[in-house]
Formats: sequence, C-alpha cells, structure tokens
Amino acid sequence: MLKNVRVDHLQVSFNGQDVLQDLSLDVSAGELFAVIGPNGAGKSTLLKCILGLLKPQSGSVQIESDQKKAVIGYVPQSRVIDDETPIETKDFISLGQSSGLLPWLSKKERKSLKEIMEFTDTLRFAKKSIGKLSGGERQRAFLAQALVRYPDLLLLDESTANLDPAAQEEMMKLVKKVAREWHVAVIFISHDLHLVKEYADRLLLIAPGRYEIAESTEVLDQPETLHYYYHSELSMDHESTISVDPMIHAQFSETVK
Ligand SMILES: Nc1ncnc2c1ncn2[C@@H]1O[C@H](COP(=O)(O)OP(=O)(O)OP(=O)(O)O)[C@@H](O)[C@H]1O
Repeated sequence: MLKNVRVDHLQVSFNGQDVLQDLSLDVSAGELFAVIGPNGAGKSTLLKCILGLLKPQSGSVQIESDQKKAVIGYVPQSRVIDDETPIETKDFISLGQSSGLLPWLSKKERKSLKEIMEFTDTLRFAKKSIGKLSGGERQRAFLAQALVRYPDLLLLDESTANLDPAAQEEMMKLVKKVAREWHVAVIFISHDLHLVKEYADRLLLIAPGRYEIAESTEVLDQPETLHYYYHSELSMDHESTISVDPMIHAQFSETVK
C-alpha cells in the first residue's frame, strides 16, 4: 500500500526556460489532490516527472509504498484513437495489465480485469470497438485501463474535460471511491474549478514563476488568488466564466478594455 508521494525541490526547464521552479509537495494515500493553473503553467510536466517520463534538472520524486515498486495508473491529457481502431474495449482495458492482451492474462489478471470493468461500468460495452465509444464511455475505458493493476497512485490529466456535467460527476465519484476505499493517492489536473471545489481535499495552484499549496478548497472562493494565478477575472460565483479558457478570457478582457 502507498504511504506517501513526495515531490522535493523539483526544477524543470525547457530550452533554458524554467517551467517548474523549486516545487515541493506531499500527497498521502486516500487523498484527492488537485492541480490547477492556466495553460502552460507546468501541470502536465509535473505529472510526467512523477511518472518518471521526464527527468528534472534537479530535485526528486519519491513514492513510498509497501510494495517493492509502486504501481502508478495514469490517464493522459489527450489520446487520439481512430474511430476505426479494431480493438474491443475489454482488450483495450487489459492492455493496462503487465501481460497485455487477454489471451496472455493470468487467472489473477483476468479476475481483476472483470472486477475493474464492473467497477467502472464498462462491461456493458466490453465487445464494442474502442473507436466507436462515446466520449464519456471512452473516458471510463481509459480510467479502467489505469485501474486494472490496482495502482497505489492515480494520475489524471484533465480526464473529465469534454464530458457533460453528469458524466463528470460520475467519473469523479468513481475516482473518489478509488481514493477513499482503496487508499489510493489521486493527483488530478482540472480546469473545472467547480469540480475541484467539490472533490479536492487540497490543491496546488501553479502559474509560470509561482505556486502555492492550498490546504483546503476555500482558496477557490478568493477572487484575488484566482486572479493572481490566472490573470483573469475568474470567480466561483459566475459559472459561465469558469469554463472559459483563462488565456482566451484574458485576451478577450484585453480587447474589450
Ligand atoms: N518536451 C517539451 N519541450 C519543450 N517545451 C515543453 C515540453 N513539454 C512542455 N513544454 C513547455 O512547458 C510549458 C508547460 O507545459 P505543460 O504541458 O506542463 O503545461 P500545462 O500546465 O499542463 O498546460 P495545459 O493546461 O495547456 O495542458 C509549456 O510552455 C510547454 O510548451
């Protein structure tokens, strides 16, 4: 079981430009930790460092687990799947297992595949091609693939984007169950501040050159803090402004002034 994820003084730059500067944070088992901030702030870069896909210039990521090697489930930001991809959903989900495709799965892996498909309600379209699924069904399949090895740590990069409000809620309820009942640490990136407010325990606010860890989502009720990070007039009272891309919103505000 996972104990703790510790990011310590992380420093990442691309082409001499700092993206993450001296970033430190801790996330515990059972916790839902959100990462918010404008486009290009370094949110995905942080997840890639935690996954070990990106080597920081300095600093470290430590994942303390009872197991020799912690299992990480990851749902990336974008996944282009051709509508004609000839792979059934159950096979797609089983790719998350170490043995890969169904014929090679051990008894134990088959059992967990079935359990996870029940849990994520993906059994009902198990035989449908992954490319033929709706956006919401696809996201469930992506989540199922990330969960099929019963991870210690689950990383979600905007995995509720493009879902309707009901599907977003359903997805986040599943994720919350995973955190609370399986004692998994969840780190999720989202631009939907309402969803963050409802589900996050703590959060990282990040923008180029600045960051802070908020111990509660009450910080989202502070327009000045949101302005400091997003440079636009975001407010939790005005639902319509929340869904606006902050960059576009900022540019729009400039134009109308
Ligand atoms: N491999 C790379 N090479 C060069 N620059 C990169 C690379 N990966 C990311 N960047 C740059 O680092 C910055 C942070 O990117 P990142 O994808 O982490 O932002 P983000 O906060 O996840 O943004 P978004 O909300 O748009 O997904 C961006 O300016 C991006 O162009």
